[in-house]
Amino acid sequence: MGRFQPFHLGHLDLATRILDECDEVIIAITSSQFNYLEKDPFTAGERIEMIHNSLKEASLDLSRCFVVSIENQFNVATWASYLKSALPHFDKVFSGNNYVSMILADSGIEVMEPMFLDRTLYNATKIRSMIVSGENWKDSVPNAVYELLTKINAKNRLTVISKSDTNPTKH
Ligand SMILES: Nc1ncnc2c1ncn2[C@@H]1O[C@H](COP(=O)(O)OP(=O)(O)OP(=O)(O)O)[C@@H](O)[C@H]1O
Ligand SMILES: NC(=O)c1ccc[n+]([C@@H]2O[C@H](COP(=O)(O)O)[C@@H](O)[C@H]2O)c1
Repeated sequence: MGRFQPFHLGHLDLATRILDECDEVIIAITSSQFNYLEKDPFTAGERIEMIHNSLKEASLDLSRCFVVSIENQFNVATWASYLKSALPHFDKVFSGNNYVSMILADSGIEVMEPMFLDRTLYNATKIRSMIVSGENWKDSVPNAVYELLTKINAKNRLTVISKSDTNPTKH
């Protein structure tokens, strides 16, 4: 699970490795209600499209993959039980986020720490900043993500968000 803002090659590598050892993978897009914000620029629909197209392009078996979106919950302590009702049945969660691991483990959910593919290269914060600065970010994401982000003019969106006075993350 994660925000996937945007989905990058580290995420694709993790999904591929999970499918190697598990029957199915559920890719849960968290913070799905957030968009047009600095840390969350893309809509849930755009993220579903990025992920679906990337899995298809990588020839992963789509009949073993779910892509679902999850809105954040006001009550953090009951988030884990909400996940159980909102997601198809799952046996364990892969997350590299200590806060998430603590909340889920406290509710009895097994959490696995993923093996990170070169995090200095493959991390969404860095990719968002490279899109704005005009550095080469094409090689950090699946081609399907590059095409979608180019089509929706992600560079303009991220640039306008970063300069906007109405950006709530600036207040
Ligand atoms: N390079 C990577 N290799 C493997 N897994 C990764 C990598 N980067 C992130 N993940 C995992 O993917 C999931 C979703 O991560 P997330 O969307 O927060 O990515 P991120 O690149 O860390 O994003 P951001 O920089 O915006 O916080 C998390 O469980 C995280 O541990
Ligand atoms: N109460 C909640 O809805 C709740 C609690 C903990 C984490 N989350 C979300 O889980 C995600 C975890 O972040 P990473 O993308 O770093 O794995 C974030 O989107 C975060 O907002 C939501």
